[in-house]
Amino acid sequence: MKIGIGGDHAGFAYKQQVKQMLEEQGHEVRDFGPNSEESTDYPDYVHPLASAIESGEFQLGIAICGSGNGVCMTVNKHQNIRGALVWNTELAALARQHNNANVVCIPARFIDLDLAKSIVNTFIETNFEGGRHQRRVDKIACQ
Ligand SMILES: O=C(CO)[C@H](O)[C@H](O)[C@H](O)COP(=O)(O)O
Repeated sequence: MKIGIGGDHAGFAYKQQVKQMLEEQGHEVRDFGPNSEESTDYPDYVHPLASAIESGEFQLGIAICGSGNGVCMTVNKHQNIRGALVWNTELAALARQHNNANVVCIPARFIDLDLAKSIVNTFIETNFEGGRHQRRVDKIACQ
């Protein structure tokens, strides 16, 4: 799968670990940054990530900051992005099954790394259920 990943300084360490895990699994991963733990601004990295998913270049995205809120607000400014703030694996599965989320937003300062990895794995392995959920997802976009 082609996956984009990005965030900010607070998510940097988790981003590096998640990227390595995904590459070891054989996924094609593009890192939209940042490239260090130096204090930075998540929209600078996460808007390009969202645009690349909207364009179809990447199938799914992973956005990691301290609380997950900043990156989630940013990606959801994009018309065809459905970003979900997720802090356990059940929510990761539901975000895919019911909401067809295409970006998972992870709060690095509030969950441990193993859980973050499990969330990512659940997110990318779970399919949208369609049906009644498709009707609802279709109604999310502003007319
Ligand atoms: O944007 C956020 C909050 O919604 C993220 O959690 C950031 O990572 C956080 O605000 C960064 O905070 P810092 O004090 O500048 O490290």
